[in-house]
Amino acid sequence: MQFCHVPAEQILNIYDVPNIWHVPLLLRDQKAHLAILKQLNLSFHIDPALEEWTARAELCDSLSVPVKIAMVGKYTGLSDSYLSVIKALVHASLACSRKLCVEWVAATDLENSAKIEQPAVYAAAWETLKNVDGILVPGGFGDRGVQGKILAAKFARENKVPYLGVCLGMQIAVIEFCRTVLKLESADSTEFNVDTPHPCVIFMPEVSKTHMGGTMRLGSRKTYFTTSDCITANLYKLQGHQGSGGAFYVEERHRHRYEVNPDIVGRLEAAGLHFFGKDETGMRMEILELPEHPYFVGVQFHPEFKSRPGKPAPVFLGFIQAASGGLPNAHGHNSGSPACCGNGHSMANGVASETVNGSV
Ligand SMILES: NC(=O)CC[C@H](N)C(=O)O
Repeated sequence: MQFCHVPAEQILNIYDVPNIWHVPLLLRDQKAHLAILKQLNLSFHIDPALEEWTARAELCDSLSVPVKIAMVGKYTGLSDSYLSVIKALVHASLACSRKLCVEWVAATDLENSAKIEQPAVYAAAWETLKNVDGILVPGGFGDRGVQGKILAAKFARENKVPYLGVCLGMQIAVIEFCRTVLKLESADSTEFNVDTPHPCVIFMPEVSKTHMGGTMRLGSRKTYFTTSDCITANLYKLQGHQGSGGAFYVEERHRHRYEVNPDIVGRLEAAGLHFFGKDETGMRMEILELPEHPYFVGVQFHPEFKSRPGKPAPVFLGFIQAASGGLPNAHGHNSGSPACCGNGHSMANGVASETVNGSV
């Protein structure tokens, strides 16, 4: 039988499913793989090994304990802007058996200027931030919202709320620490203030200052751990990364023009902010941790780009574990009690919080 010259066995009924992990199962159940093999004249016939996908789809359907994460960014109305970060959070939340609730917080709403101009919006943004289990500051460019991101990092550091700073989010953590702890009140990145007397994040010296095109440090680069016994090293070890004596490195993807000023690293470390991951020269900071904090991690790279279903990015996994009430331990098990974080339907600055595990 044919419909419009399409054989019946090549017509698939693609209906709505509860989460994205069901899609391969839906295709398998309707023998899509056999139709494709036939069309391509391929004769081999191996049953698709979808046990892991089935387990993930079912787990996702059954999740009820939420983990509430604030995304403090610039494009909070455009969640696709941070799609890989959201996916990495989903992968990590599934691994921790938590239902991910993302609370979007527009960084500018946290700033003092919002307090005067839009007091209700300001109050709502802070109310949201104070009621999450973890705070994430993602990558970004340009100075809009930077003050708000610094305030979010300060709140996370001082209140021991799990914090993950990705790329710009790591640089923000450094600026905040310089301003508050080192008392360098005008410390800044030269991306936002070229004339700052305390440039704690600087343009990478080997990159041309006059050419904007092709000046980014991009792609896969090695990060060497300075110790194999810190939170992030232990998280990578859980995924089979090994090494010691200066040979313990991981490869992650990059996309930045600025870096932590190596001249200020000594003062930061003396005050308790440690850089446990550096590039091969030892001069470029890649991973920061605050050992006195349950989980305060910044990475210059973008771990979200290598996160996969069933293989969450280690620093995202640690972040969600910490936000779920348990610190990562040597076996990667969550030892704490589940975090309680409301009903997942609250509004943040007019943007409804989203429950996003596996959503398309
Ligand atoms: N991807 C990013 O977050 C970039 C951070 C910062 N704007 C830099 O260029 O270094």
